[in-house]
Amino acid sequence: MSLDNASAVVPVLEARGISKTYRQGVWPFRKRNQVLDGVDLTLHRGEIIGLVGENGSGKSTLMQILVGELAADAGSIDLRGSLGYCPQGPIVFDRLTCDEHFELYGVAYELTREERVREQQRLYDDLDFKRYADTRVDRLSGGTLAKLNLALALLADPAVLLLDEPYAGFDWDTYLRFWDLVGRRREAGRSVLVISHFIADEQRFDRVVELHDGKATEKR
Ligand SMILES: Nc1ncnc2c1ncn2[C@@H]1O[C@H](COP(=O)(O)OP(=O)(O)OP(=O)(O)O)[C@@H](O)[C@H]1O
Repeated sequence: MSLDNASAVVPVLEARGISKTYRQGVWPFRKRNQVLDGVDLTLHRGEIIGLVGENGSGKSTLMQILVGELAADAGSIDLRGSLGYCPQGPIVFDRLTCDEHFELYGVAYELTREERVREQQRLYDDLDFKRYADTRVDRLSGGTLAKLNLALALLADPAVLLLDEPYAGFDWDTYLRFWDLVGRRREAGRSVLVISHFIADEQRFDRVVELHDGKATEKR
């Protein structure tokens, strides 16, 4: 087996039998909504996977479970390496600037100042938003806020990157920059799981996993 083939089969994230039921109300009016019913998902090194499914099929729920934000009712998750997460709603502080966010996240990720500044400059260039470095987050447009959200998830160069609809609000140029960036991550052996609603994106993924009736199936 060549090195490339060997690395391609190394799982970096393995989720097995993930189940989740949301419960609302109190007896006798209690409602149950089983969203995930034994979902299996494996992400290999250097693989870009699209997670698709109709509205309400459980994509965000699964991603929140994978990052540990939400507890599953059953199942196991095995993660090898670091994890980056870009949620649908950015986790930012209104009064801080973009630069200040990078500084804060750099400390949280335990990067040295040099490492953080190098990555920060690269991400400003890759996503083309350096001119907003000193702008407070509550004064950014929705698209620029989405760029910052994505950049913060990438700052520590995670082995596995989970993105919940990252390009809602991106203009065409940014959308293409996003896919360039994802392509470079694939080449570097990093893995990305992207929740997507765009049929047109499906050929950009190595594999597409569809959630339906609580189960995950491979689309092609
Ligand atoms: N905190 C919650 N409490 C109760 N029910 C919830 C909660 N979060 C999500 N749900 C329900 O779980 C189901 C799956 O929601 P989820 O957001 O995971 O779907 P999705 O596939 O990401 O949807 P979309 O494509 O619309 O973003 C929906 O029926 C939703 O109403």
